[in-house]
Amino acid sequence: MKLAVHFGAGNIGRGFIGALFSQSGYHVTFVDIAEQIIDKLNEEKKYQVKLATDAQECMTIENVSGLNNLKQEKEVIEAIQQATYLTTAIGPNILPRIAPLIAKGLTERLKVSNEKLYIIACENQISATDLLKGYILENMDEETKQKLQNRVYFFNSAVDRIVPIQDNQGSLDVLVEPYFEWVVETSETIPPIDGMKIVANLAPFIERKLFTVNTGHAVIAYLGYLQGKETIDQTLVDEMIAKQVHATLSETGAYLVKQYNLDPDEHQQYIHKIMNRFKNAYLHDAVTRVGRSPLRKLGPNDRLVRPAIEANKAGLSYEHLAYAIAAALLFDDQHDEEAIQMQEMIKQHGVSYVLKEVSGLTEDSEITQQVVSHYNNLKK
Ligand SMILES: NC(=O)c1ccc[n+]([C@@H]2O[C@H](COP(=O)([O-])OP(=O)(O)OC[C@H]3O[C@@H](n4cnc5c(N)ncnc54)[C@H](O)[C@@H]3O)[C@@H](O)[C@H]2O)c1
Ligand SMILES: O=P(O)(O)OC[C@@H](O)[C@@H](O)[C@H](O)[C@H](O)CO
Repeated sequence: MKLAVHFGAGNIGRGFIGALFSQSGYHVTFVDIAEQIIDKLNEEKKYQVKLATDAQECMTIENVSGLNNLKQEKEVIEAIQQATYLTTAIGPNILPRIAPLIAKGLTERLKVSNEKLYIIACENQISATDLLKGYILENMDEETKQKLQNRVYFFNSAVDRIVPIQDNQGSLDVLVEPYFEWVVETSETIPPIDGMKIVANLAPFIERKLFTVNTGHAVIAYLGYLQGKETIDQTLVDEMIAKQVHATLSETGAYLVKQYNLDPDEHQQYIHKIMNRFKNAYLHDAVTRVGRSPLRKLGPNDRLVRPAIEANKAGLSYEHLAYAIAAALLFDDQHDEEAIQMQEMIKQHGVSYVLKEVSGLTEDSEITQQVVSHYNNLKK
């Protein structure tokens, strides 16, 4: 049986990527630091993926096991030696932390094997696999780097499936929305995985996804949080917020349609479909999950700032994006380390400073000025 090594046995790991590998006939070795999940995977050797629908259809995911990367380094290296695919879904900020171990695994593998290995980071970040590759290379000697060509391949990808935080007393089962899309950029012929879509150019796919699904999600999360709402679907019931989401997606849509020559009607349908996905009440998706890590989400290439910068450059409207950025700056969830850090930065140095340091926006930029004005109004 072929092997997929997947870093991150969390929601997307178990509920999406790991599940597709298992359903495509792979054994999936999950690598994670969460001891309880790893132990359970090894005890139970299977789990259920449940769809967030009326019927709550279930799929049993088998041929799974787990390794703890903090305690089982040798076993992880051995698994990397055997694998056909190595994937991640751990969060973009964690990629540098797992890179040294992946580099060790690749170094050992390349001493003994000519088999091809495909590495794909499944994170909400543009060029996440390129970033991971960079971190891996920083941890690899020159001799090994020379051996990578035609043996280890790095493909960027876009992943789309809403998987909320699971409220199931430590069970491995995962509730997921029925919709999913996994787009991988390559011109190679690679071992088929059911549900994986191959494209030659990922840019329109990842930007359309990140600047529609994730931008819309972020607007709902930050405005919902400010109004004391708990979940995404509950927030969207508010008509003012629903209008704000639509208006923001019209701004990102205008950029996407122009940039990638998309059909405007098809893009409207795409937005409509996504709004319906957000309304799924079975997901109970917390605004704090969707708004998590605001410093990452306010990054220059992320879902709010990048489309605002692109719209500004193209002479398009970005007023609602500026409003959403202002709302993000007010996110102060005390369970979120980045939110705490962001509020401390704002307290010490002000909003413009954060926009400069975190988002790469100069203090005198038009976007900064709009954001600051919205921020001051929202704070009232
Ligand atoms: N949940 C979604 O709806 C969704 C959808 C598409 C993409 N994503 C992306 O997938 C990635 C994972 O998101 P998630 O929602 O599954 O998060 P999650 O928190 O459920 O899962 C992350 C897992 O990574 C593990 N982890 C953390 N640090 C680690 C380390 N140093 N070594 C090994 N494992 C470590 C955690 O223990 C956890 O099990 C993120 O980049 C996210 O943006 C999420
Ligand atoms: O995972 P994040 O923190 O980048 O973003 C939060 C959500 O918007 C995200 O997880 C979506 O649910 C997902 O991207 C849908 O495909």
